[in-house]
Amino acid sequence: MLSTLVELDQVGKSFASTEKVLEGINLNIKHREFVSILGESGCGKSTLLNLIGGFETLSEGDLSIAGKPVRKPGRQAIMLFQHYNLLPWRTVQKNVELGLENEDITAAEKHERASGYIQLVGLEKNADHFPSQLSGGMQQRVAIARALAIEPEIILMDEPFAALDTFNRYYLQDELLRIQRKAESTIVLVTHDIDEAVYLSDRVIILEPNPGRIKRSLKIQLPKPRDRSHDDFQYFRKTIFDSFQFGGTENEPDYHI
Ligand SMILES: Nc1ncnc2c1ncn2[C@@H]1O[C@H](COP(=O)(O)OP(=O)(O)OP(=O)(O)O)[C@@H](O)[C@H]1O
Repeated sequence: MLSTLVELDQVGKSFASTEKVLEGINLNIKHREFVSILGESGCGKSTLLNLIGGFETLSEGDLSIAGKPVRKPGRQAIMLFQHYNLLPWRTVQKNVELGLENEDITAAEKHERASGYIQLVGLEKNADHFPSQLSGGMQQRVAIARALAIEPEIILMDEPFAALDTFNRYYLQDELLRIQRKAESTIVLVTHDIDEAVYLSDRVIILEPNPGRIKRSLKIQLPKPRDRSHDDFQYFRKTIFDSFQFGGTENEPDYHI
């Protein structure tokens, strides 16, 4: 039985300039769980991720990671974006070491730890390359290695593969599952892609808007790696799609929201 890592209890968020963005969010995330958050644009997905990361402050409720209240950004949670935010003048090795700058370890230890994670994401042959010499998918793997090197409790991902073409996206989804298994990471992913959510997640959280609340929490107990063409996979895709209640169209849905 996996233990709870992240606990959100009646979490709410308002910005000075807006109505309530999130209300009454109750969510527990377990160690090594892969949770995706889906919901229409503006329903508060990124805000929820930012709260978990400590980048925004709570307006209501409680939020803790590993039993400690989250009040500011820190090593407990690292955010990965669609834009990789690599420094172009630093090599892969030096970009991964960047996350370790505030750690109280020697230069040799930094190098060693970074090298280990570069190897984990399969880029050991590219350690001396600069970001401009890498494909988008490879750059995202560097960003993943940099996040892993910090050894956070949880990795938060805000549409990390949205800028990639389908082939690279599928490849990186597989890589992410492999890396997650090896590094035993806990991941929360915001995505607009229902297929991606079903492929990767142990649980899918569907938010509804105005204010953002949890509409549905769906466990996906299919073994990984998953077969996108399997009936079980299609069942979950359809269940999620139906919960958005789009309806009213004869067109084949593309399962993006
Ligand atoms: N810093 C902020 N100040 C004021 N309003 C904000 C801020 N951040 C987000 N909002 C508002 O909160 C609401 C939810 O935004 P958020 O980015 O969390 O939604 P989202 O579901 O991630 O949207 P999308 O799918 O389009 O990225 C929006 O109305 C947005 O304008």
